[in-house]
Amino acid sequence: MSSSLGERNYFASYYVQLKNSIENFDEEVEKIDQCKNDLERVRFVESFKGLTDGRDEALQIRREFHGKSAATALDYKEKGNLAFKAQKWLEAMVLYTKSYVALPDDKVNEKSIVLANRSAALYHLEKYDEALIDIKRSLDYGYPKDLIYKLYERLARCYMAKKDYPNTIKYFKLMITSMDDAKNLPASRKSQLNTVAMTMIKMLERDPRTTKQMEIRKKKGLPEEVPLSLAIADEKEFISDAIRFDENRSEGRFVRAASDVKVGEEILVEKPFVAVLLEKFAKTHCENCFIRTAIPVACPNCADVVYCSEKCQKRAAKSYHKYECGILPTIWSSGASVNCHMALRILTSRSVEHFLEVYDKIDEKLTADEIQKIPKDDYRRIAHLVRHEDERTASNFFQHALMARFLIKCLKTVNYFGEKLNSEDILKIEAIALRNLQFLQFNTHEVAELHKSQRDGSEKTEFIGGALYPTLALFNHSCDPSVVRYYRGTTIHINMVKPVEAGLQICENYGPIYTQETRNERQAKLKDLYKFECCCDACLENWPTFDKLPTDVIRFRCDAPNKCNAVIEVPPNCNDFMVKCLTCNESTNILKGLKVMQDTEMMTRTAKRLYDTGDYSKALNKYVDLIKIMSEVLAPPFPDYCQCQQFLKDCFLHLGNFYNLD
Ligand SMILES: C[S@@+](CC[C@H](N)C(=O)[O-])C[C@H]1O[C@@H](n2cnc3c(N)ncnc32)[C@H](O)[C@@H]1O
Repeated sequence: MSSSLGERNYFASYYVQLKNSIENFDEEVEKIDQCKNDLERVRFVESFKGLTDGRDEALQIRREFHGKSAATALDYKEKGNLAFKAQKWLEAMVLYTKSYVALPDDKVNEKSIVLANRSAALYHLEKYDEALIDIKRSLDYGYPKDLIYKLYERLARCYMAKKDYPNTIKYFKLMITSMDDAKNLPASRKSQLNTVAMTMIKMLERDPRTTKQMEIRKKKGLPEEVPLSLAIADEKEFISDAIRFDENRSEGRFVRAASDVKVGEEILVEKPFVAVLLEKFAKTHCENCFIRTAIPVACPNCADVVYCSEKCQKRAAKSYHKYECGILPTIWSSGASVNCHMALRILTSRSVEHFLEVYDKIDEKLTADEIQKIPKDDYRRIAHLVRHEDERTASNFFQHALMARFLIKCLKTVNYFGEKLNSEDILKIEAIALRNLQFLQFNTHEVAELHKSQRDGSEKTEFIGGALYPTLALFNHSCDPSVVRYYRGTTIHINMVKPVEAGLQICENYGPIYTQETRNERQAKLKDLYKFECCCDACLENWPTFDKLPTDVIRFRCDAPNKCNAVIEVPPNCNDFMVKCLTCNESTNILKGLKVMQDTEMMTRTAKRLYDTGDYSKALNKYVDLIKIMSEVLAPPFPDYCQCQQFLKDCFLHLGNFYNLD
C-alpha cells in the first residue's frame, strides 16, 4: 500500500489523525470498556463514529508488489556480468540473485541463464555445493542446448574440487558429446576443450581413488549423485519425561522437574505454531524456515521474500504466502510490529473454516496437560495463552482492535474471504485477530542467529524474526533461569544450564537477568511488560549483579544429613574445616568444597581453551562437568559459577543458527 498517508510507519500517524479528527475522542474510546469480549470490541471499533462516516479514507489499502519486472531483472543481470568480468565474484553473485528474484515467473529461459551465471560466480567463490545446485536448477529450466557444454564443464570442475572423481569423469564425457550442439563454438576452441577433457578423463580413470569411490558406491548401493540440498533436515520435536506441568493461582501454568534434571540436558525441541521473519532479512533468509542462504529460490509472485529450497517455497505457497504476496510490504510499511504480522500469519496459515469451527469451542480454563493433547495444528493449542485482559485499559483495547481491523482489511484486499463469507463470520475472524494480538504480546519468542567475527573474536546475537511456541509459552520466568534457548532454523531447543531437583520449577528467562540488572530494574520491567511480580531466589534474596558479587566469601552448601542445604558463607582464609550451619546448627566439612574449587580452576582453563579454539562441543561438555561439580558443594551466586553458565550458554548458541561475519 501505501495508505493515502503515503509514508513509512503510517499506522501511528493514521491513529493520531483519527484521534484529532474526533471530538471527545478519549471519552468515545472509553466506551469500549463496556464490551464483554473481543467480538464486541471489534464490533465497537467497526461502528466507531470516526471510522464509519467516510473519514476513514486515510486507510485505503492497496496490494503492492515489489520488483517483479523483466526490465529490472535484465538491468541487474547486466550489472552482474560487469562485476563478473571484473572478477568481483561476491558482488556478481548478489546481483544475479537480485536479477533472478525480480524475474516474472514465466521468464523461464532468463531464469535458466541467470542461475547459470550465478553458478559461475559461486564456483569462483569456491561454493561448490551451491554452484552444483544452481547448475541443476538452470538445466531444469532448459538452458540453451548450444551452450550446455559450458554447464557440464562447470559440473565436472565442481565435482573435481569436491574430489568426487566418478562424477568428474561423467560430466567431462557429457561435455565432450554436448559440444556437437555448440554450433557457434569455433573448431579450435572445441578441440582445445576436447583435449583438456580427454586428458582429465584418462588421468582420473587411472587414479585408484576413482576405482575405490566407485566400489564403495556399488557396495553401499549409493546413487551416482547424491541429491544436494541446503535446506536443514527436518527436526524431530521432543518433550522430556523429566518435566511436568503444574499451576497455581499466583503463577498460572508453569513447568516443574518430574525427576532430577541434569545440567546440559535437552528438555524441549519445538517447532513454532507460527513464525515471521523480520523484513530486514527477507532477501537473505528463507521466509519459511529462516535459514540463511546464498542461493535463494524466488517466490513466484513477488520479489519481497525468498526461500532456501523448493520444498520451503511450496510449503509457504500452500498456506500463508499465497495470501501475503503484496500485503507483506503493506504491513511492514505501516510500522506494525512483528507481533502484528504474526497475528495475521496465524490467520493465513490455517483455513478460515478451521477458525470458524473452533470459534465457539475455545476453553479459557484449559490446564497445560489438556493443552498438550490438542492437535498441533489446532488453533485451540494457542488460543488460551495468557492475555491479561483484566489489566488492559480502554485505549489499549481500542488500539489493538484498530490494528485487528487493519489486518482484516489487508486480507479483504487480497480477497482472502472470497464471496461466500458473511460479514458476521468475518467479524469473528477479526475477533480472533484481536485475541492473537493480545496473547502474542506475552508469549512470543525472538528467533536468533549468532553472528561471529573470527577476525576479532566478537560474538553477537541478532534477532531475525518472531515465533510462537505453544509448549514453551507455558514456561514461567526466573531472573536466574534454569535453561538456555537456541534455534535451528525456526525450531527451538531448550537445554538446562543448571541441575534442578525433582519437584522444583524449571524456568526460562524473559529478558531481565540478575547478573546484569538490579532487582528494582528487573521487577519494574517484568511488571510493565509481563504483569507479574517476580519471586525467584535472585529477587527474594536480592542477589547482587555480576560486577558486585562478593569475592571475599565462599558459599558452601550445608551437607548435614537433615538435607538442610542452607548456604554457609566462609571467608577464603578460614582455618577451620568443620563449619557450623547457622540454619540447622549442624557442622559441615568444607574440605571437599575447597578441593572442588582447586579442581575446577584447572578444568575452567581447559574449557576456556577449547572454547577459544572453536571446539564448542568439547567445551560444552567441560562446562557441564564444571557446573555439576560446583553445584554439589557450592551455592550460587558466585562469579565462577556465573561465568561457567555464560560459557555453557554460548556453547549451546554455537549449535544453532550461525553466521560468520568474515
Ligand atoms: C509466557 S506466559 C507463561 C505461562 C503462564 N503462566 C500461563 O499460565 O500460561 C507469561 C505469563 O506468565 C506469568 N508469569 C511468568 N513468570 C512468572 C513468575 N515468575 N511469577 C508469576 N507469574 C509469572 C505472567 O502472567 C506472564 O505474563
